[in-house]
Amino acid sequence: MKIACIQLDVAFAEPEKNFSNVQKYIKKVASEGAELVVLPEMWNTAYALTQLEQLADPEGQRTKEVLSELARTYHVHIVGGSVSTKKGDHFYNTMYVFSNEGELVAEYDKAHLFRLMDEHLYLQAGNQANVFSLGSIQAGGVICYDLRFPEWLRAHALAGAKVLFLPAQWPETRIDHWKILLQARAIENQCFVIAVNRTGDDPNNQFNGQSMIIAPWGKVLWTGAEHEEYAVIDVDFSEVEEVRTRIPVYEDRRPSLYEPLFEK
Ligand SMILES: O=C(O)CCC(=O)C(=O)O
Repeated sequence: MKIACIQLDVAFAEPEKNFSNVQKYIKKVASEGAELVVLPEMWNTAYALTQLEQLADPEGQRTKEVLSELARTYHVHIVGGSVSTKKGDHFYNTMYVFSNEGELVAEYDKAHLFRLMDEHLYLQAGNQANVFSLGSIQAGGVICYDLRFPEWLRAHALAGAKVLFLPAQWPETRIDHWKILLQARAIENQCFVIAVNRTGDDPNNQFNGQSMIIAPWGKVLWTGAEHEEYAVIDVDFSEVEEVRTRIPVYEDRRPSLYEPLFEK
């Protein structure tokens, strides 16, 4: 399957600009044969957390309409990164996933809020996992800081995900953690990891991209540049079964040893 990663330089507190950029890029990657498109985290507003009342997407309505229309028009699956939303009285960091027929197949609110960027002061955490199917692919989707919780990603793999999508706004200062953690999650879960970071800067951080597609054996198939760009990369998902047969980690797990420890 041809996967397009769109590594945007997200404009701070400028949803109009960001929506038009996303539309432009999805049209472009579709014309280059992309079958599935992945966007970065909080691409509508960036981390304009103090302006969410004015800027967050009410009930994700606009995002859902735009992504559904793009998915249908260009016949591409869309893992819509995430956007800031207002649902009821609360703000969330929400991922929407659309099939290539424009159908909403998943909605996920970031489960682990990142205190270093004040998310916990403005956003509510989600309480649901995010496993979904796109065509014949079983996938999971988590967001940025969720990456630091291996048990959360393992739970998605155990629930059937053969590929984990991970949109992010991961700052340059910790980009070495990003690369190592992504590769580790692919190897230990024996799945693809497709992670799309942003580039550019906001008032507090610089972001240097380096989005990654990693195969289940740990091989890095693509690393993004440090500037805004996109790539369309061919991925063979059958590699998951090969690796899981070669080293049968899932059969060799001994959950009865570790699960009682999690309950403490
Ligand atoms: O964990 C990190 O170092 C980065 C996390 C982050 O930037 C986020 O969750 O938005």
